[in-house]
This record gives sequence, structure tokens and C-alpha cells, in this order.
Amino acid sequence: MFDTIAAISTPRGEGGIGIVRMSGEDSINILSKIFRPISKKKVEELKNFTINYGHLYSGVNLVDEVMVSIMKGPKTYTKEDIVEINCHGGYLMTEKVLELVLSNGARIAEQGEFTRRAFMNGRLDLTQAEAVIDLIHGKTERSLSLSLDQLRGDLKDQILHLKKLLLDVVAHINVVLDYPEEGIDDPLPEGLVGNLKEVLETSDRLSASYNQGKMIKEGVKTAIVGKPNVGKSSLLNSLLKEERAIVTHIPGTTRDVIEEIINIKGIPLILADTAGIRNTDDFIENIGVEKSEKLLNDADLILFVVDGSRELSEEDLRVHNSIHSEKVVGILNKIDIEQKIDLSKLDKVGRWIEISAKENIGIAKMEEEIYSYIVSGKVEDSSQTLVITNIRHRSALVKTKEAIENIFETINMGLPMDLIAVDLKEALDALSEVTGEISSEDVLDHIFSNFCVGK
Ligand SMILES: Nc1nc2c(c(=O)[nH]1)N(C=O)[C@@H](CNc1ccc(C(=O)N[C@@H](CCC(=O)O)C(=O)O)cc1)CN2
Ligand SMILES: Nc1nc2c(ncn2[C@@H]2O[C@H](COP(=O)(O)OP(=O)(O)OP(=O)(O)O)[C@@H](O)[C@H]2O)c(=O)[nH]1
Ligand SMILES: [K+]
Repeated sequence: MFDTIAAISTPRGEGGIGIVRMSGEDSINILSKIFRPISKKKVEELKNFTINYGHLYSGVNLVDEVMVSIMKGPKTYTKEDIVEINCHGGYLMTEKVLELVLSNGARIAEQGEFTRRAFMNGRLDLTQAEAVIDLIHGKTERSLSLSLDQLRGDLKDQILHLKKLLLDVVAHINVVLDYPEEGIDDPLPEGLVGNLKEVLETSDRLSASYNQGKMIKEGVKTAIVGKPNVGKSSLLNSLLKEERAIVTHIPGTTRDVIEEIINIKGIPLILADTAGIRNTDDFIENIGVEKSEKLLNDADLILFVVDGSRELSEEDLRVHNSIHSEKVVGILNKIDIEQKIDLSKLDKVGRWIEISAKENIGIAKMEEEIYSYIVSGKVEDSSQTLVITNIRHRSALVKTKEAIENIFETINMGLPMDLIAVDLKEALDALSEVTGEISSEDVLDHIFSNFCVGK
């Protein structure tokens, strides 16, 4: 049995309500020492799955007026007894309530420890636990939707299905090994070859879906570049206009700048340091060569804007020289007025998209083109097929795929069947890593350290 943990599960700050949550076999006992229900009932007598109004006391001192939810295991979030104290929100009040439960026997929970217990106690597999954290970090509708599918168990079910297919093959091999008269040299039955093919195809497709999943989850780092006055701000505005409802401003997590996010068909484009780019006369000179190089290196996508109504200039060429051809999309702006530019020297740009940011011409088509550029045409409809968003899952699925490829090599060379046993085990172990049936403390520590406190 684990000890009883407690944490503030709502965000720090002033809010209407704050929730202090406990999980563990001592939860209800701890509550009985600090809570007086208005019903005058003893805490031990409160019914399961009820919410109870009353007051918290520290000795004779009133601490707060609260509502307390009582949930007895095993049908709870952690499968343990859970008590949730709904107190008044606010830094100090929630801290005081937390201190009260800690001084009565609970221990402060580590990050993600509630969810870790849900995993340890078998209510969630590892992919579902990871989905919980992704839900909390999710910033677009589409990433939330992927996380919800994963929380529901879609990926877990798929992985368990693949394991089942491989276990059928293992069972056959074992029979062959136990009863050699079955013939080690006989080919694997058609049906089982089919099993292996399905595992190969699915692990291949799933691991390949990671690129798309990562984009949906983390967004595409985008830099809009071009010499002054070509229309970068106007371009940005026209993109923002199209998507006004889902424009979000979130503080950057790694640097303390505000990142601007536009959303193209569910994929967030994170505009890198846009203020720096848009508000300077010559961004390369003003933000410094080093910083601009870093920005351009870090970007997943560069939108290189030129003004079609003016002749190509040295400045255009300088910006052109600083960018990487493999991730640039050209935006030819101001097509509403007479065209003078000759694009032939800008040979790093494979594709030009013609727009007028001012007159709003070609914006929808540009979004389509940017979208198909970033997903490189390999996109699948993520509402129909499973998409993975976690690099841990991808590595394990690549391992699975490679092990099955080895098996097919063995089969094609006509080698004895018992030789595939090792690769089968490797594939099965890799799949078990995804669901967490095989896991190490280190891996778990790493995963749950990304959680917030109280989750
Ligand atoms: N107040 C509160 N709100 C919350 C949570 C919470 O823990 N507390 N959640 C926390 O993330 C989420 C809801 N997730 C939950 C998932 C499972 C169970 C649970 O009790 N599951 C039981 C079935 C209960 C029943 O059958 O009635 C089980 O799976 O056995 C509860 C919450 C979001 N909202
Ligand atoms: N005719 C026409 N004018 C445009 C178009 N897009 C932008 N402009 C004009 O071009 C000028 C510069 O536009 P901005 O969007 O500020 O250009 P910028 O590249 O952000 O400029 P800097 O911030 O100086 O780098 C403004 O007067 C815009 O109205 C367009 O599609 N057609
Ligand atoms: K500008």
C-alpha cells in the first residue's frame, strides 16, 4: 500500500474555488480529524460519492467553509480512497488547507503522482496517463481531440491488438519447438504470416504518423521574413483575420516572449519572435546576425515575402541568402498592382504563392498550400486514423517494425523458424514499453515529471 498523498489540484492564484485533493487509505481518517459536516454526521458515516457541506478546523480554529467530496476506492481516479476539499480559492487559503491535511498525516504529492498511481494501480495504461498530461498542455482543438482519443484507450487497444497478433505467432513457434515432429523447417502458416504483415504495416503507419502528430501537438515554428515594406505585417494580419476565433496568445514556455500563434487547419503555426521581425526596418541588421541565424535555423517553416510590384533588390537577395531552401515557401505579395519583379534569381524558393494581403486575394489558397507543404502531402485524416504524438511511442514502434522486418528476412531466406523467436520477443517487448507493461523507474520518473502538481 502507498502512503496518503495530498496536493492543491487547481492552479495557483485567486479563483472562486480551490481544490485540495488527497489519495490513499488514510484520506478519510485524515478528513475526520479536520472536517465537521453541517449534517453533524461523523465523517466515517458519510456516504460514498457524496459531496458534503461543512467547516474545516485546525483544533478549535475555523479554517474555512468547504464542500468535501468523498470517493472510496477502487472506483476512483487512482483506485484509492480520494477526498477532495473544495475550499475558497486564493493563494493563502489553498495553502492553509493543504498544510492542514499535511499536518494531519498526508504527505505532499509529487508532480503527476495521482495519475502515476492511477497507472500503478492499473486504471490507466501508460499511453492513457500520457494523454492526461497532453490534455492539460493542449492548445488547439485538434490536439485536444487526439489526446482524448488516446485517453479513451484507442492507442492502448491498437497496441494490445498488435501484441495479440504476435502472441499467436509465439504460440505456434512454441508448439513447433516442443514437438519437433511438427517440423521446424515447415513454413509459417499463411494466417500467421498475415499477422506479421499487419503488425509491420500498422507499426510502420503509426510511427510515420508521428510527424503529423508532433505538428498538431507542438505546432510549426514559423518565421515570416522579407525586406521592409513587402507586406509582412499585412500578411500576418490576413492570416489572423481568417482565424480570428482561434488565435491564441500564450507566453512562450522556453523564453519569456509572447508568441503569436495562427492556426491553419488545426495545425498551430508559432510565429517566431514576430515582433522582432515585423517592427524593424531590417531585421537581420537590427536583431543581429547571430540571433537571426538562430531564428532561421530553429524555424520549421520560413515564409519569405517579396513585393511583386517592385524590381528585385539587393535587400531581397540578402534575405534570400540567409534562408534554408528545404523549408522555405515564397509569398509573392501585392499581385493586385502592376508586377515588376523577376523571381528567377530567388532559386532557393521552389514554390511561389501569389497573394494580395491588402486586397485579401489568394489567402485561403495560400493556407491550403502552406498546409499541404507542412504535411508534405502525406497527411492522413486524423479524425479517421490513429495518430501518435509522442516520440517515446515512435521509438518503440520503430523497434517493433525493425524486429518484424528481421523476421521477414529470416522467413525469406528459408531459415528454421525457431530463429524468429528472438525478434518476436523484441517486438513484443517494444509494444509493452508503449503501454507501460514494461517500464523502468527512470522512464516513469521522466514521464510524470512533466505533469503539474496535483494531477
Ligand atoms: N473534481 C474532479 N474533477 C475532475 C477530476 C478529478 O479527479 N476531480 N479528473 C481527474 O483527472 C478528471 C475526471 N476524470 C476522472 C476519471 C475517472 C474517475 C473515476 O472515479 N473513475 C472510476 C469510475 C467511477 C464510477 O464508476 O462512478 C473508475 O474508473 O473506476 C474520476 C474522474 C477531470 N475532472
Ligand atoms: N497594393 C498592395 N499594397 C500592400 C499589400 N500588402 C501590403 N501593402 C502595403 O505595403 C505597405 C507595407 O506593408 P506592411 O505589411 O507594413 O509591410 P512590412 O513588410 O510588414 O513592413 P516592415 O514592418 O517595414 O518590414 C503598406 O502600405 C501596405 O498597405 C498588397 O497586397 N497590395
Ligand atoms: K510593419
